[in-house]
Amino acid sequence: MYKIPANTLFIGKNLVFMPECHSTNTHALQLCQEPSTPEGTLVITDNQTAGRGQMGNSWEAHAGQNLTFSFILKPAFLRPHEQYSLNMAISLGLYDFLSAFLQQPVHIKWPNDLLADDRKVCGILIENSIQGSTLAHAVVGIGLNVNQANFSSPRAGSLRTVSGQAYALQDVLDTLLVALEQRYLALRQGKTAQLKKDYERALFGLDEVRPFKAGGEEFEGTVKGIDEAGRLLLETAAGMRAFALKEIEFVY
Ligand SMILES: O=C(O)CCCC[C@@H]1SC[C@@H]2NC(=O)N[C@@H]21
Repeated sequence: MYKIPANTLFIGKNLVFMPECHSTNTHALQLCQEPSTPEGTLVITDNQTAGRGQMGNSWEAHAGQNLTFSFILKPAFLRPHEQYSLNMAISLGLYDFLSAFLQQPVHIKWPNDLLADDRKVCGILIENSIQGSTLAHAVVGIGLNVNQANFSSPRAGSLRTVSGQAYALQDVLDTLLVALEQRYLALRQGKTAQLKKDYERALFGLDEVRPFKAGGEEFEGTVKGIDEAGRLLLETAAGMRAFALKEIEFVY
């Protein structure tokens, strides 16, 4: 059970709690079909049985130990080609929250994996619906590992594995939603250039030579930022190259 967050303006003010749910993203997408569903509606569960991740992957979270939720935005001020800027704002909200909460370095592994102690502690799945030339709805799905202690992958972790502490999920949710809302409001106010600057500064591998894989080929590159379409910019032996999602893999 969760309470409506006290310190947000609109995110979570309409809260739908389900003890168990297939996927909070799928449920939120259904709610988007109802014109009366307010912006900020938040769907949260203790036990997600068919969580969906990026690129058709699944998302597993131990029941009752982590935060698993989705909220609905109506970013009609964005054009379809600006979708990447919503990803920047949401990733930065999580980055701000994690940096302040954990008091240690956090990175965004392009496009939106949140790493603390070089382990992925949070995944984001944003699903947009386009109407005409604008984004009518965006469902922002977040899986934040909070108190889970064991992971099958050494690259995955939680707030607990990073800090050694356990947390009240409601407190984490309340603080996180405020950080997310602040960055979303900045986007709504048109502060995209500042968001891009902050996002690029937070990127994992920024200005470091690292191995990557693209089209079956492994090569070294240096993360330099993103381009105007949100593609990853890598400085390579062949010059500056831009990669879209699915075209590039970090090898680490
Ligand atoms: O692959 C990723 O990193 C993204 C994972 C996103 C998981 C969250 S959990 C809440 C929401 N509901 C889903 O089915 N997926 C997202």
